[in-house]
Amino acid sequence: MSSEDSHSAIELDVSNMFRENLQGDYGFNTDDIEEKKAAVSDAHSCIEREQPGFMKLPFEQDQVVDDIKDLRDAMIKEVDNFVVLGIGGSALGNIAVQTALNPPYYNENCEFRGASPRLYVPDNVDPVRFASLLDNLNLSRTIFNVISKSGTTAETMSLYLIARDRVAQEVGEEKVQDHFIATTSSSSGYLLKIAEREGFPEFYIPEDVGGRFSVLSPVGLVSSAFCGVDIEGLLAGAADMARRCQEEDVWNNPAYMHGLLHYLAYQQGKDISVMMPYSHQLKDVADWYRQLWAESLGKAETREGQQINAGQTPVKALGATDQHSQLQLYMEGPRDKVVNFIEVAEHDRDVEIPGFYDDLDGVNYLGGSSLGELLNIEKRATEMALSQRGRLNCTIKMPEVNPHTLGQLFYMLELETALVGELLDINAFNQPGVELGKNYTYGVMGREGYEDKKEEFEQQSRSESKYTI
Ligand SMILES: O=P(O)(O)OC[C@H]1O[C@](O)(CO)[C@@H](O)[C@@H]1O
Repeated sequence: MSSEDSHSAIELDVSNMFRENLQGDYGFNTDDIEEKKAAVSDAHSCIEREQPGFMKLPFEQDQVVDDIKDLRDAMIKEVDNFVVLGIGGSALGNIAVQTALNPPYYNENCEFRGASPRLYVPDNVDPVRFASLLDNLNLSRTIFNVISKSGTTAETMSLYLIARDRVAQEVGEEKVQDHFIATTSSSSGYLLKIAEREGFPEFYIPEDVGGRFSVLSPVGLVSSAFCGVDIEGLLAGAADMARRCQEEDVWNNPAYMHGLLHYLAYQQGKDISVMMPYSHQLKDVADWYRQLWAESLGKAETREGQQINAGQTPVKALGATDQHSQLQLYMEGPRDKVVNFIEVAEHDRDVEIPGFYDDLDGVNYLGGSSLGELLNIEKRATEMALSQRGRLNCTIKMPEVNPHTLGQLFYMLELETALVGELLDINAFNQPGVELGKNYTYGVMGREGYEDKKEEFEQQSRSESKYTI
C-alpha cells in the first residue's frame, strides 16, 4: 500500500438523502439545509468552546503512545494472548479495531494472519463463554487489560477477580503483576486502588472522555498496539478528520452534514439509524456505533413542563448478509429509517470467481468477476433499490480499511454525535438512564449502601411474578 493510499480521505455521499434523487415526495432539499445553518453554527461554537475530551485525543497523546509502545515492547515476547476485561465503551472499540485491522485470515503462505498476540474481548459475564475462554488459554502467556473508567463496573470487576485467581493458581502470587494492566481514571475508583496495591502498570482515561468516546484513548490503543495495529496511524486519521471538521460550513464538513441530515430525518419521524457496512471488517464498527448513538442521544428531558424522550434507535446490519435478512423491511416496512452504508473501494484482498458451466446462464455470468466486485455492486444495487422506493440512505466511502481511514471514521461519527446532541439540546455525554438497573444489581448482589434497592427489587419481583405463565 502506498503512503498516499493509506492517507486517502474518506468521503460522504449524501445524494440519496435529497428529494431530487429519491422517488416520491421524500427526503430534503438544499433549503432544508440552509435553514438549519444558523443552528449548526451555534452548535459548532458550543462544541468548540466546550471541547469535549474526545476532540483532544488525536492531538495530545504523544507521551501516552510512547508509554504504550514501551510497555508492549517490554512484555510482548512473553505474550500469546491479550484479553480485554471491560464492557460497553471499555470493550467495543477494542473489538471494532481488531475486526477491522486484524481480520483473522490466512495469507498466501497459509500463515494465520490474525493478530499476534490474539485478542479476546468477552464484553460480557456469560459464564459459559468466560469459563471456556480461561480453560483454553495458556495463562502463563496471557496478559489481561482490565478497563473500567469508573473502576466499579460489576461485570468487569467480577471477570477481573476470577482471572486474578486463575492466574495466581497458574503462575504463583509473586508473578500475578506481570499479567495485568489497569486502564482507568487517574483520580478515583476501586480499579485504581487495586492497580496500586498490586503494582499493575496503569493507563489513564481522561476525565472528560466517556467510554463510548474512548476508542482513541488507552482504552482502544493498548490492545491495538499489542496486536500490531499502527496506533499512530489511527490517531493521524482522526486528526485529519478533526482538521476537516473545523469547517463550520456544513457543506464542507462531513460530520456536520451527516449529523444534520440525521437530525432532520429524525424530526420527520425517521426514528431508526441503520449502520450497514459492506465489509465484514467493519461489522463491529456498526456495533461500536450502536452504543455511541444510543447512549449519547437517547435522553429524557423536561422542557416547559413537558417530558421529551429523544433519540434515534441505532441498528447494526451487514452487507450483503442482511440483504437476505433485513432488506425486505427496509424496502417495504415503515418509513422510519435512514440507512447508512459504508462502502470500501479497495478490499484488503480479493478473490476471483472462476468461470464454469458455459451452458448455465444463471451461474456462468459470475465467472471472471471477483467477490469484492460482487459485494460492491450489491451495495450499489441495494442503494439504488432503496432510493427508487424513496427510502433515505447515504454512503460513507472508504478508499480502503486501514488505520488512517478507520481513525477518520471513528472521529467523524463521534463529532456528529456531539453535533446532534447540541441540535436536540440534550447532554450527549452522560448516561443517567443506566444507573437504576445497576443500583438494583448492586442491592441484590449485597453491595453496602444499596440495601433499599434490594428491598424495592424484592417487593417488585414478587408482584410481577403473578403474570408469569
Ligand atoms: O468503563 P466503565 O466505567 O466500566 O463503564 C463501562 C460502560 O458502562 C457504562 O457506564 C454504561 O453502564 C458505559 O457508558 C460505559 O462504556
